[in-house]
Amino acid sequence: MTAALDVTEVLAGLPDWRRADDPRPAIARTLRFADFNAAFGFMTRVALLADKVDHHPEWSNVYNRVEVLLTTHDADGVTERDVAMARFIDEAAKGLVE
Ligand SMILES: C[C@H](O)[C@H](O)[C@H]1CNC2=NC(N)=NC(=O)C2=N1
Repeated sequence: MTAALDVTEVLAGLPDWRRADDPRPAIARTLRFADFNAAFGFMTRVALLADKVDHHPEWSNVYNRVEVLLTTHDADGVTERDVAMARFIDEAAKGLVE
């Protein structure tokens, strides 16, 4: 099992992320795309990676907006698996978010 990291330290390396409004240690990002097509295309790319690495975001979508929360249930905290997913999300969203 991967060890839980200090959320403040994690966030120092992820400028687009914030502490999630959640009782669990978790990080969050809101992404706004041009339209639903761009948002859902992004979600599809992230979903394929999530399934491959067996690490899944908790997220919701309303039209062009995607709310993402990352945490590692097994570790009851934020781990390197969340950091890796956050980096992938940042890359996948680059140039697509307002
Ligand atoms: C059994 C399976 O490996 C686990 O439930 C995986 C699936 N996806 C997961 N996703 C996330 N975000 N955290 C987990 O701890 C996790 N665990």
